[in-house]
Amino acid sequence: GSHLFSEFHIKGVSLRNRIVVSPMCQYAADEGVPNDWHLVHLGARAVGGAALVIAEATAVSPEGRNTPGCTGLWNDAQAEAWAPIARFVQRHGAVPGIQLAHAGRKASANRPWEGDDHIPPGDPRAWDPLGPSPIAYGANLPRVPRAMTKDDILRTQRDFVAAAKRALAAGFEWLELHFAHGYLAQSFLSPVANARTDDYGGSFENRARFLVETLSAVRAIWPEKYPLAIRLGVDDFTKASRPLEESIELVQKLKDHGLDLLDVSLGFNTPDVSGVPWGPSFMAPIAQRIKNEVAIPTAVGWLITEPQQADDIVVEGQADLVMLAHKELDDPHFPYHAAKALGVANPQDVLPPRYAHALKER
Ligand SMILES: CC(=O)[C@H]1CCCN(Cc2ccccc2)C1
Repeated sequence: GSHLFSEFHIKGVSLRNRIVVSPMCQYAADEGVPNDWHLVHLGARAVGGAALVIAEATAVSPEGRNTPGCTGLWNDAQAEAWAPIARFVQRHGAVPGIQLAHAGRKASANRPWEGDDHIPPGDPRAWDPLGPSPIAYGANLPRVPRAMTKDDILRTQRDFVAAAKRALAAGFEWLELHFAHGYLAQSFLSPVANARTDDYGGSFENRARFLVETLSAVRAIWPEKYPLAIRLGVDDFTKASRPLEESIELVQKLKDHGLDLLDVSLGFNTPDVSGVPWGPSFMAPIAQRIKNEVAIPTAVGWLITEPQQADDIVVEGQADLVMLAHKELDDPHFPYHAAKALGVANPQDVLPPRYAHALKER
């Protein structure tokens, strides 16, 4: 059966194994333009043997960035700067992917090591966060967002479509829309963040509308041969959160609108994370439930650090792909080390020939 080092075929794309470099913000861009940092950061992990390397949450508009250092695909100069990065990843055997994002009411913040908090409104680096309603996230991100008008919603959906077209032009072959972590799309779905009284708020259908419309609009222009995924916060693990059942209903609806794979994550719509059942692979059982009930391929991350852990998730059918973030920062050659740990024959062949030859066990 499937295991960590079995291939995975989805739409017109083949992954050499089940190890994915999860999108990780680098906060290293100027005006959203990626640079040598992003080339080396992402390139090294393609060389290290991952099957899919997904570039960080990349904003579809300037105000959609988390911080001033985040990347973008809101203009052609950014798309041109992404092209050599996508090409290098592809040339070294990994599928180049990118996550398109809008941070919503969490936008206009400092980098994590520089405060991880909203930049004060008077600061020239700050901008006005947008959201479904004038309801602040709270804690380190207390600014009250401007409630989006219907025009703001339509513009933002067009921004997602335009950014997806630029991602295609830049050479990306895998697209993930960021519908998780309390950012814009997730906040439309959440009753604690969305108090709208128009057709984007209230009922489940209305709260899901922004997500369904945006996915459908991107699907219409994203080639059928390339996978279109979303990262969705399927639970907040709080009393006020929507139950997992509602999220499963949403995934079914999104599948009907062309979703190819679900990357399972958390909602993070409130600072209260006391109910989150943290632990190794803690989201894997939830991914399995969605995979089975919706019959859709899934990817899952969160606290996956050991080869056996990653292999178990695939062998047990909990998810098709394993998303590694911090572990890939700790060890860009994790796929090679995991191949050795799991007893894969010729583990060095996970790496490019020029490395493999040198590392072949004498
Ligand atoms: C853009 C994104 O999803 C990143 C931003 C940096 C922190 N990442 C991980 C994280 C998610 C939710 C709460 C705390 C930490 C998520």
